[in-house]
This record gives sequence, C-alpha cells and structure tokens, in this order.
Amino acid sequence: PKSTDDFVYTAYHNLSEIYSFINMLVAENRKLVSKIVIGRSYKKRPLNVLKFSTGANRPGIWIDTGIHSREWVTQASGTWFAKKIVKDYKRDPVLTDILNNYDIFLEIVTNPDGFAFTHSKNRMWRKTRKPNPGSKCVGVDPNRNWDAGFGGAGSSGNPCSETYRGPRVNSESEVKAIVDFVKSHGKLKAFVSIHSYSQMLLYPYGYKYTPAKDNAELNVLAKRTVSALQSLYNTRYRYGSIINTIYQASGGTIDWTYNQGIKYSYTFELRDTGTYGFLLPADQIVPTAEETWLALMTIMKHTRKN
Ligand SMILES: CS(=N)(=N)C[C@@H](Cc1ccccc1)C(=O)O
Ligand SMILES: [Zn+2]
Repeated sequence: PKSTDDFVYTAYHNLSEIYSFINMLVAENRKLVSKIVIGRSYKKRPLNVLKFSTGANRPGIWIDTGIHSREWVTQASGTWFAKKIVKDYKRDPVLTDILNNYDIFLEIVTNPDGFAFTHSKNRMWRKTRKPNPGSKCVGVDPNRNWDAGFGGAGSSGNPCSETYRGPRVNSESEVKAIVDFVKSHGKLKAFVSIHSYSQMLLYPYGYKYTPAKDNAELNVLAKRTVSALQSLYNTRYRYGSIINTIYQASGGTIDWTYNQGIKYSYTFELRDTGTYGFLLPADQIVPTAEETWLALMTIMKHTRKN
C-alpha cells in the first residue's frame, strides 16, 4: 500500500508490512506521530514504539500488543488503533482532550523475533527466540520475565515450558527495553498490555492473592470498561484480578508496572473464548479492534480525569 489509508486492516500482516505501516503513519503525520526505538530484540530487530504527542513533558499512557507473538489479533488491533488515533485527533473531542494533555505510546510488535517465527516456521510460537544454554529448547515467556514475584508459583524453571521465566529477571532484551523506558519516562499514568484470547480484562496481581491497594477503583473502572466494550457488538468480558480471574502467574508485565506506581495497569485478553483461539479469522480483526478501542477510551478518559 502507498499510504495508511489503503492499508488493509481486515487482514493479518507480517513483520515487514507492519514496520512499513509504522513508517508510513509517521511520514503522513509528522506533527502528531514519531517513532522511537527503545531497544533491539535478541535477533537485533528494532523495538519500535509509536509516540503520539502534541506537546512537551506530558504524562503518558502506554499500550503494547503482540508480546506473545501468536496472539495475532493483538498486533492487528494495535495497527488499527494507531490509524484510529490519527483519524480521530481534532475530530473526537474526548480523544483530542486526552492527546492535548497526555502522550500515548504504542508498541505494536513487542516480540518481533517471535512474530517473524510465527510467519516463517511455527504459527503457534509464544515466547522470545533467545536460545537457552544447556537446553535444546528456545525462548523465554516475556510475560513471566518481569521483576514482580519473579520465580514464584505461576511460572516454570524449565526452558522447554511455554511459561519459562528465563534465567533471571529482565533477561529478555524485549522486556528490559520496556523496563528502561518506563523508568526513564517516569510519568506513565496508565499501562495496558494486550493479549489474546479469553475475553477478559485483568488487573494486578497475578503472583499473589493480596488485593492491590487500588483494587476497588481498578474493579469499578474495569466494570465500566467492559460495559463500554460490550456496548458495540455485545461481546462479553469477565474482569478481575489476574490470579482470581484467569490463574496464578508470576513475573507478569502489569504486576511490575503497578508496583512501579502506574495505578491504571491492565491486561486485556481479546477475542475469542476458544472457538478459534489464537487463529481468530481475519474478518474479526476490525470488530475486535473497534470494541477494544471503546474500552481503551474508557481507561484513558478515567486516567485523564484522575
Ligand atoms: C492466553 S495468554 N497467554 N495471553 C494468558 C496470559 C494471562 C496473564 C495475563 C497477565 C499477567 C499474567 C498472565 C498469560 O498466561 O501470560
Ligand atoms: Zn498472551
């Protein structure tokens, strides 16, 4: 495609197509959009983050998709979100108000090595692609590698496991890059990590049963958020803390971001509930992105008002 207007949002795309989308979007919207490279993957691919900003030194909102590479509807939705932001700025008053006060950071392909591998060799690949010394098994689960209850119940020490935590916290450059970005930015007010599938909206904690200190507020906001999502196509989501809603999981992304003081830390599990699972048909990409955008707007609006 020559522009992001004729990019096909109703189909899945490979790594080079998404990278060129990112570059086109920046080129078409130089005032609003820039690309920052926060690091490199194990195989030295750039970790590209889109920054949407209308002024300097603003607080920020972070959204990532595709940290688990096989969850293809998430990278596809992230692409749609990026275009939606540039289309709606100055047209939608709520988004315009958010962007006049907050930066939005969007990492669409958070695990590029894994994503490339799902296109080339194994569609069901989830982890990073870094070799594990002493093992024939490759990769670390990037959603178990964070310094939050690391190594506890809800992750594995076996390199051949899909939930292998890695040899140490932040062993994965894809994870370390975000850790460094969060710490150096210092003013992120919301952090949303988007996964699939299960149709759930999750908040801390996953590594322990102790409720988050902001549990009440996070629960009320989650309820309002899933209602907004359901309003479009009647897609139903469950919501609650990670450990109570899906299962115990240690070393997870948003447990760490919450403990960094980013109160509005959420994980989405997008469509579906298992009919197609990770192989969600492409005709559900746009409906999924549209309903999820209503949810993201709810969280961003609440963040803006608090
Ligand atoms: C189907 S899945 N792999 N996206 C489910 C995801 C659940 C989870 C979310 C947030 C924190 C921890 C764990 C995981 O196991 O990593
Ligand atoms: Zn996932």
